[in-house]
Amino acid sequence: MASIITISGLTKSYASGFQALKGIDLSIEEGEIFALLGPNGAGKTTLISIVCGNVRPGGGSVSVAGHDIVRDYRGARSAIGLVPQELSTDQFERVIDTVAFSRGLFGKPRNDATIEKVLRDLSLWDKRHNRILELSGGMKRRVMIAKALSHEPRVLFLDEPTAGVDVELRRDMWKLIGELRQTGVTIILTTHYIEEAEEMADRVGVINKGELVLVEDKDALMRKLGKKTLTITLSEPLPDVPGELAEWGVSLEAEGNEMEYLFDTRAERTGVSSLLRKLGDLGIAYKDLNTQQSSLEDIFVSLVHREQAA
Ligand SMILES: Nc1ncnc2c1ncn2[C@@H]1O[C@H](COP(=O)(O)OP(=O)(O)OP(=O)(O)O)[C@@H](O)[C@H]1O
Repeated sequence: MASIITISGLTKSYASGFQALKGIDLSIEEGEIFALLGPNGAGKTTLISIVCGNVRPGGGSVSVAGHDIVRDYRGARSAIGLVPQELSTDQFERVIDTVAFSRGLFGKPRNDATIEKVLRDLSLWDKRHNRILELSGGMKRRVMIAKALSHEPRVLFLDEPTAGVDVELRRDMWKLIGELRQTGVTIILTTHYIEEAEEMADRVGVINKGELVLVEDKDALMRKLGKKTLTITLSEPLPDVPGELAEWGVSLEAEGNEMEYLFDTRAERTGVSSLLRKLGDLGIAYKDLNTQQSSLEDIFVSLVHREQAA
């Protein structure tokens, strides 16, 4: 696949002297959904703002759809749609007008068919004559996306698309973003919600203290770094974990009916077979075994902790 964004050796220090980005190299493939994860203050907004031309880069270079963001700012910017975290639109304006106006800001000629398509894709067509303030929170977010798509960008940035929204709306947004991808637009989203990356992203980047500590295909990441939980359903409940099992660090769940063991799938010895042997030796019978992959959340937490410890 061809890359649509190329970031090389990007650094950024703010006037305070604070180094927010410390040499970022990243290539975004056309058509993918890329999730940028990181704790507060990691540098996500700084990175996005530089790519979108809202913050000046320090060193390094960035090109978007073949346009250098400094030398050919207009070319780069017109390839990008940015959905900011905050709603930033005139509440009294009508949906169709605000979206059509956004297109005009990019110097694109009026195109009613495009605006209609964008509004239909976002299920806003029926609301096109409503004023923004008459819309629900979810619809308002859709309007922000429609504005960002009005000039037919090839890349869509979503900054924390579901920050502070309820679970139902979050699911709605995920579905919508999945549908947008079908239109061929490349999507980059920042999020604090690991679940969001896990649900939607093709690739995940983790940024911490201005450095990209990891960029990986999501599925591979989960396989490679993932841990699994082995749940052993016991034939008889146990009151306590027998001392002989201390080295496995197992725990009892479901009122002593289940034993859980967390193991590293990458380890040469996972400890699973020795644990099962030990259970046999101790005369602890079980009736079922089940393993479950741990989530990206666990991976993320252990990565960031590892970085902090280093
Ligand atoms: N204009 C500025 N001047 C000085 N420091 C800044 C400025 N903007 C951001 N920073 C600092 O740079 C660091 C990265 O901030 P940034 O907003 O990029 O992080 P983030 O990963 O987006 O965080 P969050 O998830 O909280 O939005 C932070 O320590 C922040 O305080």
